[in-house]
This record gives sequence, structure tokens and C-alpha cells, in this order.
Amino acid sequence: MAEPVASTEVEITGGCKSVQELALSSESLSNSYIHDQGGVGFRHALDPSESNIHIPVVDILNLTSPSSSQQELQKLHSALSSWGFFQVINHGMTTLFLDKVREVSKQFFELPKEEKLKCAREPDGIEGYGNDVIFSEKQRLDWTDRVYLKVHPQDQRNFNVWPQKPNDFRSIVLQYTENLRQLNEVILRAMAKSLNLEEDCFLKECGDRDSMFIRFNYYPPCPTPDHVLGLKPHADGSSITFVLQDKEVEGLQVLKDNQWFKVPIIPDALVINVGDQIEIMSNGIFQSPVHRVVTNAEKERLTVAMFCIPDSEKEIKPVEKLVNESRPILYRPVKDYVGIYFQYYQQGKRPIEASKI
Ligand SMILES: O=C(O)CCC(=O)C(=O)O
Ligand SMILES: [Fe+2]
Repeated sequence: MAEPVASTEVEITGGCKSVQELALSSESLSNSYIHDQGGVGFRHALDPSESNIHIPVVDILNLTSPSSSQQELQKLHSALSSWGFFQVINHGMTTLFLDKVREVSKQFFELPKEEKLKCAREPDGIEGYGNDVIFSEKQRLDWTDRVYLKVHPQDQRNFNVWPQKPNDFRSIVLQYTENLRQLNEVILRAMAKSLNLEEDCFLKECGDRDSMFIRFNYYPPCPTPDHVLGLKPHADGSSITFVLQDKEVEGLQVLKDNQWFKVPIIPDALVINVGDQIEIMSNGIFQSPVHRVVTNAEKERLTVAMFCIPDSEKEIKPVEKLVNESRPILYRPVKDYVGIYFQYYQQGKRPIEASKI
């Protein structure tokens, strides 16, 4: 999720090692990465296919076709109220294009350090190449390096911090952003319809100056995967998040009824999850799920997350039609939710708790 300005930071530029370098070094791992609850079983999660519980797959063609949309809307509604997670297929992007998105990310992380540092995050900035922002000594660090960029609105793109290499990085990211912008609109409309709201209800609630941030996550192999996490348990502060998973290496897990489930790889599908701001707007009908990323000792894993963020000037609150006697209002109105998000996250707390009545 979006990263606010921090007082102290692990800066790759400041002599600290990237996770990619730590993975290759023979030094023993700093305690900051080690979780107290680690040990055998730490990474365990149920495989939905084996447990007969499935993370729903929504077909965009069915969702938008008059003959099948009702059934697909119901599937979407049930996915969002039970899991807060689903995968979409038939979203219009080809295998070739999605492979390109994965490829430019992989090529960037394979560049020599000096080249990657050309777009290193500034000490007081949030965009660029870097690893965890440190808020406190107690904080557990995530086993990941990232490139984080604001890709929308157009006039807020800061190309100075965008990778210059590979050469097609910029054009691929811009095309991907455009595609996900359209898909975001389709999904937000469908979500509203599935709740019998005006189709553009959530789009309006997100405001005219909504934004999008992309995050390229690189998780190197980890020498002690039973003690370290790629990403700590968290829920996203977005309206919704899209994740393009690695094609071969699993790692994403979602918490449901106090049980971790693996999010299976469907190569051309996009994973979508509800973020806290839609949980608030839907008055808790749609769930912003807690999820985490586990590491493994053998293989690197690369993913691309896109966070859709409502206008920070706009007050986010439960939609009136979803508040009634049987479902009283559950959340206070909030503004600039992302502003408070990261500090809570790094302390291992859920920011949505601050907004619950
Ligand atoms: O890398 C993944 O699979 C998930 C990424 C994620 O949850 C995030 O970036 O917030
Ligand atoms: Fe996430």
C-alpha cells in the first residue's frame, strides 16, 4: 500500500543492503526479519482445491453480458462478502501482454545495482526503488524489494523516479495502467449493481481525483522461510487492489475464518481484493481481507500490485442506502485514509479499527 513519509528509513542508497543482496550474502540474517511465531508450520495454509473451498473466479465476459450477468453478479457478491478476494478471467489482456508486464519487472530487478539506484526512493519520498520504511525498532521487516510509482492521474506521474531501463518499461506500465483503469470501472460498477445500488455509486464515492499506484514486488529466495515473511499479514488501504501473480511460484495467502488459504495461480487471471475503503463504503458487507506473502528457500517470486485509491480530499463513509435498522452504521467518515495507513501497518495494527464505531 501507499507509503507515507517516514522519519527514519532503511535506504538502499544509505549503505543498507537490498533484500536481493541479503539473499546472496553469507552474513546471518538480522533479527529484524525474524518473526517470533516462526518455526515448523509457520507458512502452512490450506490449498483451496484440496479442502473443497474455492476462491471464486469471476468471468468478465459473463459479468457484462445481458444473459449471464445476474448469475455472475451473485457470484461476485458472494465472493466479496465471504472472501473479499476473487480472480478475474476474460479481462481482455492477452497472455503475451501480461508476460510483458512480468518481464519488464524481472528485467529491472536483474539490472546492476548502480542502474537500479538511479530510481532509488528519496529519503523523504514515497516513490521509487527501495525496501521497507522503518518506523520502529520492534518492526519486523518484509523480505521484499519494490518499485513503487504513482501512475494516475497523468499530471502526477513523476518520470524522474521511473526506471529508464528496460527501454519498454514506461510504455508497458502506461498501457497496463490504462487497461486496469478500465477494468476498475467495470468492477466498481458491478460491485454497486450486486448491492442494488446505482451503478456509478462507488465510482462517485471515489471522486474525480482518484489515484493509482503500482508496486513491483520482488521476493528473493529466503534462507529461513519458516521464520520470515515476504509481506506481513495486512489488509490493503485501497478501494480495490489488482495483483498479477508470478506465473509459477505461489506465496500469497488469505485469512478466512482464522485459517490461512493459498491463493492459487491461474496464469492469465488477475487477483482482485477489496481494500479497507470499499469495506467502509459498503458498511462492512464487503470484506477487506487480511492476507500475507510467505517466502521459500529455492525460488524468487515477482508480482505486480496496482492499488486504486479514492480522492484523498473526499470523505469516505458508508453509502446511505446500506445503512438501516438491521444494519446500523459501522464506520466513521474518514479522509485521506492512506495517510494514516502505513504507520498502522508497520506497527502490525489494522487501520480500519480506527474507523470502526
Ligand atoms: O505479492 C503478492 O502476492 C501480494 C502483494 C500484496 O498483498 C500487496 O502488495 O499489498
Ligand atoms: Fe496487499
